[in-house]
Amino acid sequence: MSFLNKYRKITDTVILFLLTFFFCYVGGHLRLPFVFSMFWIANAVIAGIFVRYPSTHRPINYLVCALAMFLNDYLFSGWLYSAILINTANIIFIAIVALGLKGLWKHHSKQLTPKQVLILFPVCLAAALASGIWGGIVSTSGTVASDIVINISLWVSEQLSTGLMILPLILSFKRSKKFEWQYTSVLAVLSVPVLFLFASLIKGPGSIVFPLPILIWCALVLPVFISTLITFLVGVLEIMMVYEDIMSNHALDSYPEAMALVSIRLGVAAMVLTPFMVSVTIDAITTLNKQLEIRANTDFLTQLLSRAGLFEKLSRLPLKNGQSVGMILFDIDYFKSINDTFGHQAGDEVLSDLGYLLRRDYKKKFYIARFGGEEFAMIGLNICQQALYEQAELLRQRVAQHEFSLGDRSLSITISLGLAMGTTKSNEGWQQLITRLMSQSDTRLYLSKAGGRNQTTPNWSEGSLLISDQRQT
Ligand SMILES: Nc1nc2c(ncn2[C@@H]2O[C@H](COP(=O)(O)OP(=O)(O)OP(=O)(O)O)[C@@H](O)[C@H]2O)c(=O)[nH]1
Repeated sequence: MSFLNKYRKITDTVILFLLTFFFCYVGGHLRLPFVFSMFWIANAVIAGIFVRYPSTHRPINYLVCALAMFLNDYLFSGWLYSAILINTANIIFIAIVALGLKGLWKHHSKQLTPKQVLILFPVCLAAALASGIWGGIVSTSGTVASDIVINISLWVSEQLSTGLMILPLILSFKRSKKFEWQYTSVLAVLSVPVLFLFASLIKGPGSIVFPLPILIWCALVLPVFISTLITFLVGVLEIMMVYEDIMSNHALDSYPEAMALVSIRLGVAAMVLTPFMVSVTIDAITTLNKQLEIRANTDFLTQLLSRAGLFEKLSRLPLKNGQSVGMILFDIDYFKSINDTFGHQAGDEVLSDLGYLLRRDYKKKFYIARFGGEEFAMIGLNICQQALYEQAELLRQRVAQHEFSLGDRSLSITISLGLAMGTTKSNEGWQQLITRLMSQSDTRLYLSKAGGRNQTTPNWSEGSLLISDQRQT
């Protein structure tokens, strides 16, 4: 929610006032035959905003939200003194959630963690109990104990279920990463109404958990926010369907039966957290796997591919028969003397700077890897001999002209290169092809070194024939 900007505090306060007023208005119009609302979402929404955008969590905003609640009750229900007492319960809920989750849900982090989800339940329960006990007592007109118990139960169950449905939605909003719809994700979403149809046909107490497997499926294949949104809609629909007698046969509009509504709400509250937990856990595992993969396949110093990373990357590409593949293998000349003269740290800086140069100028045309020490390999696909040679020569000249900065001084280096061209053969995979090209380019690299360094030696003769391929045939 970019409109909640920490530099625009007055605007934020106005927005919070309007949001509170709006959601109280909606809640007020969802009142059951008895005094309570079917869904009172204002508290969870405001608490969620306070947690998600900590700059809005200020005493003045509590006051403004309370004012909006009071004004709504005064205007639409004609309450005055009782509005102050009842809305204190709402502020209690908001305060406990906001303080209980404070600092645990970072605004900028894209990643939610299972620990954050675990803390959500006890905090919501504490907030619902505290606000429900207060709200249940002050909203009971007589002193009949059973009325107070029912009112407290209705209040607690409503706040708990609404809190557990709304808070995940706000807390996961705009955190989703890049996502592409696949047929499994579409199928999962389409299965939700089918399950509802099934539940409305079978009915009975068990029908409330019918959607759970589908919600878990959604949690596995959809981004956290979308899966949470579906869970929220399912939870709301279930409560509505039970209330409207579509899913169960309770007459919920009289007092004793109201406990059935309490039961359904608690059931929904217990159910909605499971898909959220699955979704966040899967998301965290996927992110961790990606990070591990990047670490395993990337050379830390140069930010180029590691040798394993190069094979991994190539192995994902289809290898067509007869495709031409070129390899540039090169090595920094007299690198040991750089380490000996300027220190190992200076050597590292040269390698890192070289990595930057390679990524900047050659990443689009080649797969570039640091093979170890000061040796690098570049693989070009569908490239001809001449282009490979030109690119290698250009690289050699660029490196020779580049000034590698070492603190307040600079240094020039040269590289020696060995080139190999090959065509893919049937029954040969990337592993064999690269190994073949490596051994050929390594021999040429050795020739470049022996020939005086700072030069390029290809594995073909002037007449453009592939020397090694010729030898093999
Ligand atoms: N700073 C630094 N040095 C490294 C790293 N990896 C390998 N080296 C050093 O690179 C040097 C390579 O030395 P040599 O194999 O003798 O090659 P050279 O001095 O470049 O000589 P020629 O290749 O024959 O031109 C060794 O001193 C290694 O310690 C690294 O990650 N950082």
